[in-house]
Amino acid sequence: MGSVFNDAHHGDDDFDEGLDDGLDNDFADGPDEAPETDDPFVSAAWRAEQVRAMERPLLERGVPLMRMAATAAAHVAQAMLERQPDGPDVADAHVLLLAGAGDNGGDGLFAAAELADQGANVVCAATGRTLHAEGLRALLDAGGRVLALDPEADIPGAAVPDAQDGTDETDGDPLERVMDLYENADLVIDAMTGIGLKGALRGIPAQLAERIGADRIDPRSPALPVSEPAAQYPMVLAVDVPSGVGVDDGTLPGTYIPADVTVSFGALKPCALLPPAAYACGQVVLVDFGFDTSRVPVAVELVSAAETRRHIRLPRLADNKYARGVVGLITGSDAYPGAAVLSASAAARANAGMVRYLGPERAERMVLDRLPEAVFGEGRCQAWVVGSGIPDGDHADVDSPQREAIRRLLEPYAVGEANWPEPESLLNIGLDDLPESFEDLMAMLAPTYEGGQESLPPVVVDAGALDLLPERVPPQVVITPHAGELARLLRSRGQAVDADDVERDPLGCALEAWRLTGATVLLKGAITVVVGSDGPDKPRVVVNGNAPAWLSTAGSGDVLAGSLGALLAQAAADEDRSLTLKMADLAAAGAFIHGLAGQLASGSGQAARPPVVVYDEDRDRLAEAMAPTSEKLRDATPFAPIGKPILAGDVIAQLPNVYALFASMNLSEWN
Ligand SMILES: NC(=O)C1=CN([C@@H]2O[C@H](COP(=O)(O)OP(=O)(O)OC[C@H]3O[C@@H](n4cnc5c(N)ncnc54)[C@H](OP(=O)(O)O)[C@@H]3O)[C@@H](O)[C@H]2O)[C@@H](O)CC1
Ligand SMILES: Nc1ncnc2c1ncn2[C@@H]1O[C@H](COP(=O)(O)OP(=O)(O)O)[C@@H](O)[C@H]1O
Ligand SMILES: [K+]
Repeated sequence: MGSVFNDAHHGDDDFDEGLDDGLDNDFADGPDEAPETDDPFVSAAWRAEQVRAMERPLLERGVPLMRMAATAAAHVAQAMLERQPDGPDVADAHVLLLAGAGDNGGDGLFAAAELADQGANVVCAATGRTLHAEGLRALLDAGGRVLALDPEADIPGAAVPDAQDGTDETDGDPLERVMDLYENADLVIDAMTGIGLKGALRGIPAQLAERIGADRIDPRSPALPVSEPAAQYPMVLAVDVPSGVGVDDGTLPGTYIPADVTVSFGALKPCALLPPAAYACGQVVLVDFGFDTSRVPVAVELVSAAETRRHIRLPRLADNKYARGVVGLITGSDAYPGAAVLSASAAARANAGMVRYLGPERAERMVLDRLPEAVFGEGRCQAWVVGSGIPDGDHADVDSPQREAIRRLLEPYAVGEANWPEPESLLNIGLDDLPESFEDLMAMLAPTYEGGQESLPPVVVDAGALDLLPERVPPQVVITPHAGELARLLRSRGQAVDADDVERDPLGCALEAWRLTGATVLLKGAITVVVGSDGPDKPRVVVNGNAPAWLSTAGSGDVLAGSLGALLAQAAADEDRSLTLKMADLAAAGAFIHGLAGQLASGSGQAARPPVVVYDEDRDRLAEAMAPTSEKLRDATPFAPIGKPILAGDVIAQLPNVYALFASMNLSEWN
């Protein structure tokens, strides 16, 4: 998304100014360059076994994949050294290679041999009992040295540490020796394990990862603009994947070595996209081997600008406000009236034709004050947003009229004959007890029942409404929990998980929630994970990683809920109303829009998941592609590229600018 920044207006207009400033900035002329186009290659990931299946036909044809991988890794290593302002030339660089016994180690050996050929001082620490034989020979021939860490190792040409022999340079604890080398290295190449990793690291690789990893993980360090040169030496280049990360599920099952750059071969693996492993990958450089991916189902997808654009509905010649999509909101409460303003304003500024609000009088007044366009009367909605800013059952009067209204709104979504209310009975349930506006609500819903559950409008179930979700619902129900809320939802369905468990395995927990509820699950975080339905019992996993850390600010989730509601209303307003199989992509597109608004508001080049760089054989072009975002941004923004603090209202004010960016993309591609 670098190109977005080149054109972005990073004005500091606050929310109120944003209400009437319209497009008084350089968006009015449209960006010179549209956001990135679709490239499934950089936005899709496949599991280890799928990658092996894709590489097989090439290996059978004799394509030298390992040599290609190694050369790419060596070029990336050079680019890393060269981009350090005071870094050494390759010829003067000290390189420590950590190599395992498998092909990942083989890649590392050939890559290190290329660096040694150029004069680099290379020491390979062998973590297994053997090394890839040809790779070893190549490194030794190029002048590299090899240190075997395992006393049982059988590696010709390697020095074997011997605690008894005080005269050998390799004496003492071999791990200490590696740590000495580590501390004096300019670059570490991590080739201990690749896609062949089974479970958590054990043995010598685990011990090394514990020492080196602990040295490098500091959650207190600030979130920097993407691809910023490493703050600490040595830099780490991971070969294919950082050793120790859960390749297929994105977990961190044990010790691991976080990388500054990961050079990924053939195709992305899920760990490059999924939290928390993706945070350990740093900048990902993807090497294209020309795999035929067409017949291999994608395991995890990263939502792109181009994909998001497809879900946006531009105003049409014959439109009226209803045709453009009406969003209904049951949000905000006496305890949190601000959430009503934020969610309703976000919906209104995100290309909806109209916003209907239902809530307590005080919140209603506040919505009117800030959003005179909102309506409160009877009528139909193409999408609903419920629960933001409403206390859940543990913290609220369970019989509050709002919770009651949400419960009834959600009732028809309950999957299963027994739960499916007759339209008649639904219109007659205890309406006398409800305020008039809720009677209106029932009337609004009535027409939608005629087409059955399929035709019920999409609904975003957020925050305090999550505990009102029926046991099972159809996919057009999107739940938007953060880790703590997802843990609570899973506990209510008999799973013993807490928020930490969800943060440790976001994909696993989101999948579980999808399996148990049928809802499309949008799990919020620095990287947002969406699981929806891709056919019967078939999940579709889409992630978004464009959000800057500045976006973690109070009310940010309310903004997401409102703007996602507007996106769903646009989609539902189209004639083609079968959204079932599109819901995961729609929800992820909503997160993308939210993240991009956060980027524009904060003027930040930081993102949880930096854009993937496609490897280029041309060394200058590769270096340019890998250049820090701060360099690319320096002339494009009046702010330091790290950005500035923002409020939820600032994000809302940028939503129209996000839509302007999308609207200026190639119009012929609009459907
Ligand atoms: N994609 C592509 O197109 C191409 C892929 N290529 C490359 O091949 C790589 C895959 O190579 P691979 O199959 O040899 O497995 P790999 O990752 O080296 O792991 C095996 C080693 O790890 C060890 N080990 C395992 N689990 C462990 C644990 N828990 N804790 C500790 N150790 C553990 C295991 O030890 P063992 O279990 O045998 O004791 C063995 O030594 C791939 O990632 C890519 O780099 C390119 O060369 C060509 C193109
Ligand atoms: N570190 C982070 N980096 C980027 N985005 C984040 C980060 N942490 C949270 N977010 C995003 O900020 C929003 C927070 O939502 P939520 O937790 O519901 O906050 P609130 O309840 O205050 O509105 C979500 O969209 C989430 O994806
Ligand atoms: K590795």
